[in-house]
Amino acid sequence: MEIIFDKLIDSYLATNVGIVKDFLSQELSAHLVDNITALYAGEQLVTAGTGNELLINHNKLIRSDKIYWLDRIHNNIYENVFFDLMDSFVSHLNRSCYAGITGYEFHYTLYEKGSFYKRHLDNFKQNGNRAFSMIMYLNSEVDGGALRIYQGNDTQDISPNAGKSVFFKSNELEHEVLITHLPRMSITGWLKVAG
Ligand SMILES: O=C(O)CCC(=O)C(=O)O
Ligand SMILES: [Fe+2]
Repeated sequence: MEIIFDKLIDSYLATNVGIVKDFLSQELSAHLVDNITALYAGEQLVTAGTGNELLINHNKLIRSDKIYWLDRIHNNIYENVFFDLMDSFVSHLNRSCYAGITGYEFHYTLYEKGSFYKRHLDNFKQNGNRAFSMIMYLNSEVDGGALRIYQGNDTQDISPNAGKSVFFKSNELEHEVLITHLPRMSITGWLKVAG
């Protein structure tokens, strides 16, 4: 895995957007899709907010995805394989880049057909300790739903294919999720620094 971790970190250092294929195996991606599918069927996924929950800003004009937070307490074998992988990635990142990551949070994300997330920045005032954003895509079939990243006048569209991971600084890069024409599944999360 160290080679894949380094690929992700090197592409981040070179372009501000780390991208690597095969961060998750196709097998693990498929099991995580099964988990999301079961949670969806059991109506466990909740409408995502947009930062300031005090305003109960469930604004469907900004984002229309559904989420469920991962937790080791669920004792789900595949969720725990994912957390083990993240633990090794975080120690690798801290060792090789002195990143000072002390925690993380991840949720499953489902964008139903026709869903999107308008241009935004991940690090908002209530979440000042989100240092890096990281997304793991799970779809074996993709139609739309690209992650569009804005850097200056440039835009970059990243197709959300199973196994791929994207990694960028949470307070730097604005991005959006373009409308998806198929259900789009992922794990989305943040690596956090203390404070
Ligand atoms: O799924 C993606 O490609 C990006 C998701 C995102 O921007 C977010 O949840 O903040
Ligand atoms: Fe985001």
